[in-house]
Amino acid sequence: MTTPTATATSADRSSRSGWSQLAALLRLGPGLRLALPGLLVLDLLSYTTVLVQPQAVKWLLDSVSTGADFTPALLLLAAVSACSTTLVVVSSHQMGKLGQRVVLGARSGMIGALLRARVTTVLRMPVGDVLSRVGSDTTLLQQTLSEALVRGAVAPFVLLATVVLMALTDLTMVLVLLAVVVVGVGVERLVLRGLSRATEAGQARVGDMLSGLQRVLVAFRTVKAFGAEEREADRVVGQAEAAYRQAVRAAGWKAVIDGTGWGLVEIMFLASLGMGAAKISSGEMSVSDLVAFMLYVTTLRTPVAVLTNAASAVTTGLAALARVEEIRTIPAEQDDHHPADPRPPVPADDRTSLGIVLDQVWAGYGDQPVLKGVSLSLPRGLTVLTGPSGIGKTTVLNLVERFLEVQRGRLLLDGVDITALRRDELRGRLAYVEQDAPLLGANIRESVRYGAHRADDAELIAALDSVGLGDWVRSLPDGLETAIGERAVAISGGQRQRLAVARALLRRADVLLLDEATSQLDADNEQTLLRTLVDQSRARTVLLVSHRVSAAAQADLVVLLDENGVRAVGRHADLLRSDALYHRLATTGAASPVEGTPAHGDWHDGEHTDSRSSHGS
Ligand SMILES: Nc1ncnc2c1ncn2[C@@H]1O[C@H](COP(=O)(O)OP(=O)(O)OP(=O)(O)O)[C@@H](O)[C@H]1O
Repeated sequence: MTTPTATATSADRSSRSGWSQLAALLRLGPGLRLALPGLLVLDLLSYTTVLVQPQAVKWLLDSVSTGADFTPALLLLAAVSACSTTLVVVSSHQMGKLGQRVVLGARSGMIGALLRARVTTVLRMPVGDVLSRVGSDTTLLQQTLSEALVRGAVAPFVLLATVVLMALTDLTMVLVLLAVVVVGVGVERLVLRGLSRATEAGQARVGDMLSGLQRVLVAFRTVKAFGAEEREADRVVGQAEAAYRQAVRAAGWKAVIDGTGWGLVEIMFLASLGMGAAKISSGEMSVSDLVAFMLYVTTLRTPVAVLTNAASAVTTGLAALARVEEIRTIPAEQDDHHPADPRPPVPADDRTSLGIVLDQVWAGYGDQPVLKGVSLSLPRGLTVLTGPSGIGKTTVLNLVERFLEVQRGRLLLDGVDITALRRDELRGRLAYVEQDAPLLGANIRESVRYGAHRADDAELIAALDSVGLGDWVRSLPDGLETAIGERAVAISGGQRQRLAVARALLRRADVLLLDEATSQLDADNEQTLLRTLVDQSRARTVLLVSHRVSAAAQADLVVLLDENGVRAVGRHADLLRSDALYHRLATTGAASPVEGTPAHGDWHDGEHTDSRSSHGS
């Protein structure tokens, strides 16, 4: 994502590849390339009618001065006015519609790219900045399209036609005016670069501010609990002020550009009037010719203003487009997949044990390896994966889900290398409960059915019963319809965790992956959930990442990871006897529900902490 240092670079890039970016803009709206020529013609027509006006006025004045009937000239003027008004209304509406198509095209492209991108890519992005790009940068594109692509494309023709018509009246006056225009355009080019930088920096600061605000809103309780309201408010307001400063800088550059355009026309008006008056007094020009000429100068105001605005709109739009394109062009997951392992999948009759196998797996984030040649067999049944914090337990789940790619080695699911499976096929066979157990959906029914849309209410209730939430849901006045709030604030952490597990169970997947899924449960609820997992594990592979002894005690297999990889594999009771570290970790806890083992102890960084105070539900 764009950093302050990257901003200038990006601005340079946008000005260098302006045309290709404009072409990218044209690809954004649905049917834009087809609609654009029609709009150009409409805009050209509306200008053309305006160009007829000075000639009609001259005709009228000449008719008056020669005593002829001026009604036809007046009627022509009325017709021209009616035509131009209608054309302005129609083209303005069409332009607005087309602009909105660009916004829609950009937004859908970005939303699609974000959702198809790799997990590791998207999780690194500051959320507020992404929202700012989707919400506000896209609206700047609309202006670029109408100001630059349509009006800006038509304006040079109008300018040329006006100048030709003026030249037919008086060539010397036109040449003087053109010299004024050349100076003005030169000044404008100088300030456009400043506008571009200020605009892009301003949009980036808005992104920072939204990211800062989002961070505070997500951790709102923590902010309050630490009495950090003022500090956080100052920080976010500071970011808002930084955005304001950049916006003011941009407004300054824009004012210079607007002023140059406006001043240019004023100078042209005064120069024409002065030269015209001199020519009339010397008899070189008639009054009606000067009036027509002055009307053309007035007409020139519009294309000159359009070109001035177009220049700043293109600059602003390209800065926004660069930020939009950064998101729209994020590679999709399937574009960056590792080629399938050249080694053939294990033949079906060799699949002595179904489940997950890590074969000499190397994996990590960036250049930092986390798993270094780990080999591990996770057969059908309940396996608890444990070990110190930050050792790579979640990384194993990330690899199974292919949120992260295996760098070396192989990961097999039921004997087949997972890279040989399509991602949707692979994920269709997995059910996953991530560490924070986020819920999606407005009410309980929507949230639990998220991964199994065809499940009926009876199946839903059965899944809720199996995680110990059935009675609670039945006791609610609105039952499954009960709203849980956008961030599931209306329920406890433990309820949220169990709803997430129920959602995973409903998928009836081959493999259940659970990351600390019991961390917020009290002893009774944890036992209910563990019984369900044991039950589930008879027909599938259940891999539970957990620091809890109570979970390990129920597992068919416990895998202990340490900094060297897999430290020990076995049943809980055997590991207690055979592995000194495991024994130490397990026996420093409180009394155990299982004979000879402690209960509800959490292992964190090699230490055991009593978790009976964890939030129950
Ligand atoms: N997206 C990421 N980008 C960079 N590094 C990461 C990323 N996710 C995890 N890591 C690093 O990889 C290592 C392993 O992390 P992982 O989440 O797998 O640990 P864990 O054993 O599940 O820890 P915990 O028990 O605290 O959840 C850690 O050092 C962590 O900082």
